[in-house]
Amino acid sequence: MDLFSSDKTEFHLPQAELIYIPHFYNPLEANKLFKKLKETCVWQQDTITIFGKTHLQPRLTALYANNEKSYSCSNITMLPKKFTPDLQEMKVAIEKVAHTDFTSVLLNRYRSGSDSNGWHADNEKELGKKPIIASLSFGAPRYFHFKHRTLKNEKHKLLLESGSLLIMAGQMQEYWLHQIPKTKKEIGERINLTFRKII
Ligand SMILES: O=C(O)CCC(=O)C(=O)O
Ligand SMILES: [Fe+2]
Repeated sequence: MDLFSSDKTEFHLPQAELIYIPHFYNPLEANKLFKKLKETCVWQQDTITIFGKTHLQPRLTALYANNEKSYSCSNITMLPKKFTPDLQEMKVAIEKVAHTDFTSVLLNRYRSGSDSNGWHADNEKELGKKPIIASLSFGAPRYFHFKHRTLKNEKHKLLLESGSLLIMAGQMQEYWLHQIPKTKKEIGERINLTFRKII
């Protein structure tokens, strides 16, 4: 890795560990991976039921894993496909900087500024206590909002650029919520990958 790609910011937050590496992949690599993922992943759009009303999820998703365990989040149960060689290569590279191993990757594809991901924490039981989640972004930059559940002054945002890696660790999923809000800006597509250990 060159000096440029090892640039990183560690955020000092109460009850969370958050590290941002803006250039985990350089723009050329990021662009190539974005196109490949968009074309080769098996994308689905699930329906969600909120207060008895059924809606299409405001984004496309895909799940890959090295086991057969299903994963349930936002009332949707997803069955994984086997890791592709590209996803496996990214997983190995990220495991080295995150100092952990992952079993699964959940992909979210935001087709435009009107696709989004509402306030939530990745606190499903099968992720265990203090999960380490590594979030890789490609394509249009989008704001990642995060706020503490009880400390009302702790509300922040971070622009996730193409090729960047964000590592969430410590008690972040217990004490904080995060979201990708909609934007009215005319922006292109974005693909995000969250590497997780599902046990
Ligand atoms: O798209 C992102 O950056 C976040 C995705 C996310 O929070 C999730 O999949 O749980
Ligand atoms: Fe999340």
